[in-house]
Amino acid sequence: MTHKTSIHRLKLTDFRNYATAALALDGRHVVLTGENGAGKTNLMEAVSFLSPGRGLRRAVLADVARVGAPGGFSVFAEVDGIEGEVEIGTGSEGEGESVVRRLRINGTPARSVDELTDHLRILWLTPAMDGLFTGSASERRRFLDRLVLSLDPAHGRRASDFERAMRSRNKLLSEGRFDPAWLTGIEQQMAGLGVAMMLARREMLGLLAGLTARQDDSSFPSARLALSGFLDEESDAPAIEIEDRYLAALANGRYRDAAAGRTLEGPHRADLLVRHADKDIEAERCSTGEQKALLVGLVLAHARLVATMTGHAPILLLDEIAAHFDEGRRAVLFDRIDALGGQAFMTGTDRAMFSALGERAQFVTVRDSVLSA
Ligand SMILES: Nc1ncnc2c1ncn2[C@@H]1O[C@H](COP(=O)(O)OP(=O)(O)OP(=O)(O)O)[C@@H](O)[C@H]1O
Repeated sequence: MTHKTSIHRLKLTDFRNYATAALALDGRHVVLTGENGAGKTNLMEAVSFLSPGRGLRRAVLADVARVGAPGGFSVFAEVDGIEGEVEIGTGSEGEGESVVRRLRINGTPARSVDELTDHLRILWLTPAMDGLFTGSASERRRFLDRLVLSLDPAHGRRASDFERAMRSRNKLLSEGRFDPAWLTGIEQQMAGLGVAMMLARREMLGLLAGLTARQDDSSFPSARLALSGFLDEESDAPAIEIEDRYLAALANGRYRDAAAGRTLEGPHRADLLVRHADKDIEAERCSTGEQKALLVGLVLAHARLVATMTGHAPILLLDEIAAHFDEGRRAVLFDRIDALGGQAFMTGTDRAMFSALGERAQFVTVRDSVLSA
């Protein structure tokens, strides 16, 4: 049985175009409609700050505070969360380079933003992700890592520790300091972290494949997912052996990497390969509408996975989700979102696009930075 997590009160201060705004929600899905530039995406971005990271725009904190505001921004929410009712307050403090994120849970400062995942999981799909299949490998990698992170909060720490170790190796090599003991120490760290990252990504793909294989409607086609670009041939070997092989590759690649000015082999070079399962063609060769449907199918499958693994349906932020689809497909989409059992926030310029949701959603109008339910 999946429990619902939902936000029932939201208060923003100096967040983007909002000086102050408050919204009382009744637990249903939330449809935000309003003209272009009204502040719909900003409101969803505020919700996305109730999860670790930089929010759905991957923003620099200093850009989020309202232009002209004297200090930072704040987002306050009352949430019916994984561990019951909780009050979450987050925001920014400081100026210029030294802006930092603050988080309070039930009024007490949190040790780390990762604590947010004890209370709720938030997933999103934005128009900026439309070019995922045709864009760069680094965007797909980031997308995959976010999928992994939602179930394995330690993945972010592993990735940043790997980055740090790799930077120090690159620096030593670029300075011509081929000290074997020093390099081996760093490379051991990289091998442990890099292989753990690869295995966590692979595990996520395995879990998703199990779910999408059982998907039963054709409106949102299944994707077949694979990893490539890092230790591809090492699929069934024990982790320790894979680690040894990567360690040897790093040691053997020192002069090559020094000449290239970067580390040529590692989890930072992996790519997520996506195919339209029924048509058996690469996602990048699908039509725009098919690509959007594949992406929606993927995000919904992931949401289902998070609900199954945690026992709590995640909160979904779906920016301009309805625009690409015809009426029939929209109705199927809303049914599938609803069947997940969580609370979804959706935006659009036209309220009529969401009529198939009927009583399942609360409609909120955004006009001139004012919210009215
Ligand atoms: N830090 C900021 N301070 C003040 N205003 C900002 C800030 N950042 C963005 N804005 C403004 O917020 C407004 C609303 O942006 P938002 O992306 O939420 O619009 P939207 O309703 O989603 O529009 P669309 O339908 O076009 O996607 C924009 O006019 C933007 O210039």
